[in-house]
Order: sequence, then structure tokens, then C-alpha cells
Amino acid sequence: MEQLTFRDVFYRQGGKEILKDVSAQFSAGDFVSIVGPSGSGKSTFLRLCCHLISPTEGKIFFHGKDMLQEDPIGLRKKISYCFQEPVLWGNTVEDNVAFPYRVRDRKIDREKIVSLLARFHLDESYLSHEVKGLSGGEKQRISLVRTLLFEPEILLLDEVTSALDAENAELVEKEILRMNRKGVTVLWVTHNDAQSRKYADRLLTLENGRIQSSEEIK
Ligand SMILES: Nc1ncnc2c1ncn2[C@@H]1O[C@H](COP(=O)(O)OP(=O)(O)OP(=O)(O)O)[C@@H](O)[C@H]1O
Repeated sequence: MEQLTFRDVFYRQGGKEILKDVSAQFSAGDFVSIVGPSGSGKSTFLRLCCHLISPTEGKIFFHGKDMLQEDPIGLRKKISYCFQEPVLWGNTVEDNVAFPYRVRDRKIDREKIVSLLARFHLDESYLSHEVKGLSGGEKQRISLVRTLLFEPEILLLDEVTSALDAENAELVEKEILRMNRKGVTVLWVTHNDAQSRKYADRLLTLENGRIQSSEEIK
């Protein structure tokens, strides 16, 4: 069975048709790059994938069940979304990386956190750093650490390496690839041509709110 299915989905907001007649299917373990010009609807598509917003028309199914009927908290644990603009909260980095444990009522695994931070070139001392003093690239990596601490079924990534230098972008790509190889579905919005083809097995192109093409890469 398909993991995630869009059937004839429209999304309208503010008198504008942002997504039009979108149908698409994703299976467990897919790695799909979502590309298209600015304003073509890529972020809106990702927000629909995790029910941050719901279709104006049409349906989205998760494991064959209408997503609107899914428990929102349960869904958050199965489908993780990393935003284009990193959103950090609380005072310190620790407040952020502890959050995924708090929502799951699990004991914090400090060793795992420190090891994931290290993979992104952030040492343990960052845990006590105040969020407000961090650079854009540090914020982006910390928001990724927060997202990647638990393996979701589907990982939604929106331009997550845009504030990173080439070396850090590659570290992030490797980590995401590692997750995908464990079976996590990755839907990745990227403006970077090379990045969009590097690991993905499918390239989904949006244009003016419609799926313009779906190209198998390998
Ligand atoms: N809540 C909203 N109300 C009105 N218009 C919206 C809303 N959300 C998105 N839009 C508009 O819908 C279009 C698609 O936006 P979206 O952010 O999905 O595009 P995108 O392809 O991700 O763009 P970018 O590559 O620039 O991030 C844009 O024209 C945007 O201004």
C-alpha cells in the first residue's frame, strides 16, 4: 500500500489557487526532490503532507486512511517537518533538543544528542548556548538535530541547507541519506540543482501550483 497519496488536491487561500489538481503517491523509503520556481507551491505541498494545513478540495491519504481523521499528535511523531526558516524556542539549545523527548514522554538521551550535534560540527558546549545568539547556519543545524533525533516515517525538508556552507550542507545530506537508507521516506524541497539530483530517486517539479513533471532519476 502507498504510504502517502494525494488525490486531486486543490489548496486555495486569500482568493488564490495555490495548488491545483495535485495527485501524487509516495511509498516507504522513497527519496523525492521537490523543485520548481519560487512561489510554485512547494512549501504549501509540504505543509499539506503533514496536515499543518488541509486541502480545500480533494483528499490526502496516509496508509490509505484520510489524513483528516488521523490524531494530530500521533501524526507529528510519524511525519516530521523541518521548516525553511528554522524555528527555535525556549532559551537554550538544550530546550530545543530536549523537546522531542518531552513530547514522547521519554528520558532525554544526552549521549545521542551530543553525538548528533557532533555529526553537524557542533560540540557539547552548544547545549547551554542561548538561542538568540546563534548564527543562521547554527540555527538551521540545531533545528535539524531536533528533527532527526527520532526516526519518523516521513521526513519533510524545506530548503534545510540554504544557510549552510558546502561542508556543513554535505554533513546534513549524509545524515539524511543515512536515515533514508533505514527506510525513512524523504521529501526534500531544494533550489539547488545538483543537490536535487544527488540522492533522490524521483524529481517532482511544481509550476504555478501544478505538478509539471515527475521524473525517475535512477
Ligand atoms: N496562507 C497564504 N495566503 C495567501 N497566499 C499564500 C499563502 N501561503 C502561500 N501563499 C502563496 O502561494 C504561493 C506558493 O507559496 P509557497 O510558499 O508554497 O511556494 P514555494 O514554491 O515554496 O516558494 P519558495 O521557493 O519561494 O519558498 C505563493 O505565491 C505564496 O505567496
